[in-house]
Formats: sequence, structure tokens, C-alpha cells
Amino acid sequence: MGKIGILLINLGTPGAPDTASVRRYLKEFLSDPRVVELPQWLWQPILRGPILMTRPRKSAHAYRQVWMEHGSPLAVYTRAISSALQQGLPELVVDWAMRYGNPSIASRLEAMVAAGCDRILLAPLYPQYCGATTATALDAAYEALRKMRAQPAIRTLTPYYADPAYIEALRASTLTQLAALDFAPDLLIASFHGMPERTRLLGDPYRDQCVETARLLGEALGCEVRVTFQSRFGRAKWLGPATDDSLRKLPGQGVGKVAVLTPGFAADCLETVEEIAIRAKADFIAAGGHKFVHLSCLNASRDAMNLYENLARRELAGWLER
Ligand SMILES: C=CC1=C(C)c2cc3[nH]c(cc4nc(cc5[nH]c(cc1n2)c(C)c5CCC(=O)O)C(CCC(=O)O)=C4C)c(C)c3C=C
Ligand SMILES: [Fe+2]
Ligand SMILES: [Fe+2]
Repeated sequence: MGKIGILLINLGTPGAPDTASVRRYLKEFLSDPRVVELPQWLWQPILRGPILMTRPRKSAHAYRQVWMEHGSPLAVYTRAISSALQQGLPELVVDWAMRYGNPSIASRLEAMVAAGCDRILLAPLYPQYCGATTATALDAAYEALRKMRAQPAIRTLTPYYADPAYIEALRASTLTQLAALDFAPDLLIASFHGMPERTRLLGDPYRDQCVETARLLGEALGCEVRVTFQSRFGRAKWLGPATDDSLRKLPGQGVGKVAVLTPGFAADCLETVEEIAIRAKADFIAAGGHKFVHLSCLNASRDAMNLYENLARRELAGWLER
């Protein structure tokens, strides 16, 4: 019998915070028809024209503000999650890959098979299922498997948006961080990445799963957890309410102290550190807010590792006992 592997998959990030690297990354990411659901004949001229002419420079500037000693936060924390999970599950082969950019899903799947894995759990690190994240990550894995003569057996991680171990990790992480800051916010906001409203109408369960995560977390904490959606892109109508608009209105409604958590992101990244912890904070304070705190994502915390070991052991049941 061969080995059992877990491949953690995250979104992807540029290799460096410069305009050329960000352009390469955005071109691959935004050319994915699961992400922008327009006919390519219509979309590609828009992407290659106005978008790739202007956005890479602006985004590279944002990336430079959050870049870490060992790379982009998304890559640094995803790698840390993989190393910590490998330590907790030494009998397995744990690896990580990115849907866009490097390390690619195909290259890591090939490496795992070469290392003797004949059973692999594909684990997109998205608690809430979305066609633009979970499905495209799995599509890429299946595409790589399609080219293999001897394929490993495959399982995929069930979306864990309502899993008691996930809710508990969020509850514990929220309470620990608020206690460390000695902060009692007037309101807790759960900001999730947005999606075009149309995808919901077409049957994507993403929005409902975000709402359910926040409801369960509110129940566990015994307080309101208000849902908002961030990172709007393009002109179509996106899921609402928007995080930035909501935050700007709060001081006028008597809410001066907020804590924002970003439970849809397994790892801190541009969207949490720059968009929320820097930009949303500045907007909130400019609108008259007194105190704003962004609570870190679960990253490779003890709470996170409890969660992932729990999910892995459950998804691998039957394989592990053999
Ligand atoms: C149509 C465009 C986009 C859709 C749909 C979308 C969905 C989506 N994205 C995430 C998670 C992440 N997105 C990140 C960055 C990012 N997202 C978009 C656009 C769409 N996302 C862009 C253009 C960018 C790049 C940055 C920018 O130029 O603004 C990231 C961070 C990557 C990083 O390097 O740190 C994450 C993570 C989810 C979960 C999601 C749907 C549910
Ligand atoms: Fe995104
Ligand atoms: Fe953003």
C-alpha cells in the first residue's frame, strides 16, 4: 500500500510585488471562466485593455504594503499551515499548491505521486463553497489527473462552513484576540469576499454558506455577528451589504468600536491585511469611528491546526484505518 497525501490548495498570489509579476498573476486569475463568467471573446479585450493596463500598477502598490520577509502573506501563511499540519500528521504526506501562479496544483500532485502517494485528499482551503474558488481548484486538479497513467485515489474536502470544529476555531480565535487587545467592540463584523449577485441566482450556495457561518458563530459567541461582503470588482451588482459602505455608516449609527473578522479566508492576504486592516480601518476612522480592529485569520494558529487535523481525520476515515 502506498502513502496517503493531503494537498492544501489556496488561491494564488504574485511571485513579487512588482507591476510585471502582478500583471502575470491577474491575467491568469481573471482569465479563468469560473472567476469572470463572460464569453472570452467579449472579456479578453477588456481584460487585456483597460484592466491589465491600469490595475497591476495599483495592486502592486497595495502588495508592497503587506509583503513579508518570505513573500506574499497568502503564500507565507499557506506554507505555514502545511508545515504545521505535516507536524501534526507525520504519518501522511502534506503539501500545498496555488490555483494561480506557483507552486501549481499539477506540479505538487505529480510530486506527491512520485513520493509514493496512492490516495490523496484535495483540500481547497475555502470554508464556504464557491464556483470561483472551490470548483476551479478541483477542476485544475482533475485536469492534472487526466494526464496521469496511474492515478491516485482521490477524495475532496467537504465545505466546512458549518462544521462545529470550524465554528469553534473561529469562536476561540475571536475571544483570544479580543482578550489580548483588551477590546470589547460595540459590533462584530464578519466580512466575506464578495461575488456577483448573479452567481447566487444561478445556484451558487456561497452566499447562504457565509450567512450560516456567521449565524453559527454569533450563536457560539452569544452576540450579533453582522455579515458584509468586500472586494467588489467590476460594474455588475455584487452581493451586499458592502463592507466599506457599511463601515462608513456605522459611526453615524452610534457604533464607534468595531472588530472585523474575515472567516472566509483561511490565511491573511492582500484582501484582509491591505483592504481591511489598512484601508477599511482608515475609512472607518475618517467617518468618525473611535476604534477599529481586524482580527487575524486562523492562519497556522493552534485553533486552526485543531480544525484541520479534525477535518483531515474525518475525511480520511477508512483510508487511515486500513
Ligand atoms: C471577478 C473578480 C473576482 C472574483 C469573482 C473573486 C472571487 C473570490 N476571490 C476570493 C479570494 C481572494 N481574492 C483575492 C484577490 C483578488 N480577487 C480579485 C477578483 C475577484 N475575486 C482580484 C482582482 C484580486 C487581486 C487583487 C486586486 O487586484 O485587487 C485574494 C488575495 C490574493 C493575494 O495575493 O493576497 C483572495 C484570497 C474568494 C474567496 C472569492 C469568492 C468567494
Ligand atoms: Fe478575489
Ligand atoms: Fe481587494
